[in-house]
Amino acid sequence: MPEPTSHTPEPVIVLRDATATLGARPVLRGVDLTVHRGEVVALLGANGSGKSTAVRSAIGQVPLTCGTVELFGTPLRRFRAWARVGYVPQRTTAAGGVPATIREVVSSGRLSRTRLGLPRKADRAAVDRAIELVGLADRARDSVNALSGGQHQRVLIARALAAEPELLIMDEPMAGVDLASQEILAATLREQVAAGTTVLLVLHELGPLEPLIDRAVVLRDGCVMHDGPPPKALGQHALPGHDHVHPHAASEPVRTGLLS
Ligand SMILES: Nc1ncnc2c1ncn2[C@@H]1O[C@H](COP(=O)(O)OP(=O)(O)OP(=O)(O)O)[C@@H](O)[C@H]1O
Repeated sequence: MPEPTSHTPEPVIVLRDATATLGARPVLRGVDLTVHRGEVVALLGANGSGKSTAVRSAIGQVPLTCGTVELFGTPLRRFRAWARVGYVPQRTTAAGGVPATIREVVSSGRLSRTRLGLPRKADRAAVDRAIELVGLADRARDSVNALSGGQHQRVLIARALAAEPELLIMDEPMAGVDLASQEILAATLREQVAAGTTVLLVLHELGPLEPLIDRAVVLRDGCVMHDGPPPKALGQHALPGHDHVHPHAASEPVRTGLLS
């Protein structure tokens, strides 16, 4: 685990002028996004604004037509330290119909750290800990096909955590997740953040994760329209009667015009 630092931390993700086209459609149009070590950054925006594409381009799943990506200070084309990165994709199931147990799926997330493919004691302990963190220790031997959507999501997060990543990228981790699972996920994330993990989250609304978010980047039509304190129009601040002042917020509320 990385150690929290008091001085300006180094950048873990840097997207510069990221431009991507899917089909004939420009989806990212010159996105600049930096996430520093230890930061928790929420990537927000309306449907189709390019959030998933931005995080997928950060890990090389979507090629850029222009611009650059660096992870941990290394240009993406030379980056090989994938064990340092945990990625939870959007809306997938843990098994895809394969009759695997929770433990088997979570163990697959440890492969990037397993020497010669043979799990050692430390690898087994990391897998156990990841399963425990998401509250599924008593179900470890169950088939993932028997899980609810929220439990699937917890398995996918445990799979990402099994490698003990320094950077966690999650695409809408709360989407379609029941309240009990949401609370477990928020607690899991809180623990990771306290240990110094850097987090980039795609979110539709801040919801229960709001207290953890240091900074919000809002996309609209593939462009960054806000980079700073979480917009007041999103998350719990949007609720009627909510008069809490966000600790990171500037004296003036941020007016993004989005979802407000
Ligand atoms: N494989 C693809 N081929 C063509 N267009 C695509 C493809 N994937 C995404 N798009 C389009 O790119 C745009 C951005 O998609 P993206 O998934 O990045 O948005 P998003 O902000 O994550 O949206 P959502 O909140 O709905 O998940 C959308 O208009 C989408 O329809």
